[in-house]
Amino acid sequence: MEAGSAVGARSTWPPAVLNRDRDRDRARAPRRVRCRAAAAMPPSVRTVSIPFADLKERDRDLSGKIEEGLGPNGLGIISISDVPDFPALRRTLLRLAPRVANLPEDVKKELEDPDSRYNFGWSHGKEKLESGKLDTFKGSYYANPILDVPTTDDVLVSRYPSYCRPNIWPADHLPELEIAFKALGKLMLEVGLMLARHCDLYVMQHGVGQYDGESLEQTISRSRCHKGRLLYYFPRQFSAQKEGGDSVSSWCGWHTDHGSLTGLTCGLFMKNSVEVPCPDSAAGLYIRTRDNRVVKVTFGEEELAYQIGETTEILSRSRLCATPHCVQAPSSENASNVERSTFAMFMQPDWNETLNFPSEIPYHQELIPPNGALTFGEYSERLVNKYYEGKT
Ligand SMILES: O=C(O)CCC(=O)C(=O)O
Ligand SMILES: [Fe+2]
Repeated sequence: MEAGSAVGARSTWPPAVLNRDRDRDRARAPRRVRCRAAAAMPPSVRTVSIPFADLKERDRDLSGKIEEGLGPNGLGIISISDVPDFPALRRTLLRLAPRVANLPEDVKKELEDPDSRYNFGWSHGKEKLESGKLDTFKGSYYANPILDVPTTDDVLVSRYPSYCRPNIWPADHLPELEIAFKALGKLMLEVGLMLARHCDLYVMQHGVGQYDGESLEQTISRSRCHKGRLLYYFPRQFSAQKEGGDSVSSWCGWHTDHGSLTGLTCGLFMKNSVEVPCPDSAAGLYIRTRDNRVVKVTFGEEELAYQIGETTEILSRSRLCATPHCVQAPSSENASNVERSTFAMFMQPDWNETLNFPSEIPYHQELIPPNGALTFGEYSERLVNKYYEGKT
């Protein structure tokens, strides 16, 4: 898919079935766009960044930065600098991604969980791309870094398998994965809660009354269904599919995260097991802006980024906005054998959380009952039906 063209119709993340591409008019261009010299180079934008020392002050006024990064004219992503312990935890986990992907096939098979629609454990080639073909470009390892067993209630487990089934860990083959995954996931939740507090302050300052019941901070802290995703992007020449190789979404298709808030690390590139700098300045994360342009978004490898999910956009009455995004693979000559690893922490409401939807919402209006109240679990089920079975 070409940069700037309409996004397609499919999605990638959790539940894998729930992200949805959207193409929407946006009001204004993001600030601080730096145009690169060569015409082929995409415009590149740095995320708005908040130092951790400021973020952890609960009552500090960060509304200017929240608005610039996450408000109606922002990119829907913000980064936090100087988070203690983050760089080491990131590197330790991301280096394990190729090791998971290179486990013997029979071991990886045992780490799959079809009953959760591959939303726990190893998942490769199970999601569909914009083209409708199965995604073989990346592999994912999914787990809840906070709770190994979110519930023991069998009714809930069969009703919401993508949230409620237990974690799977490669205890015999890669025991360090569980430790590193949980450590980074917990840190990303803690810092995410701090950011959520400032998002709540901003939304309330901007006139959304009765917001307490839908406080992002409280919703996230009550939830039992957060999900970590360790992503491994295969070197492109090893992918079964060659088509779409040069498009902006050549590594990860266009989608908008569905939940509340997504923590994201800067991708780590490796070649023959050695960490390398990104081999192609065009490779990496792209976002569709409010005014319908596609820009490359960058943040430092020591920074922890957060993206707004669609559920937060709806509940905040669009004071906070989610944006469609995708990942481009490197395409230059020296990019052969280059692989990319990253980690996303999807924070979302509990399956049991009642969401009070506004009477007017930008998407999925048809799923909401007349009184506007629905649990997140029920809402997710309706989304799955909408996308997969055409039912509402
Ligand atoms: O790989 C990345 O940088 C982004 C991944 C992503 O957007 C997702 O998993 O939802
Ligand atoms: Fe995403």
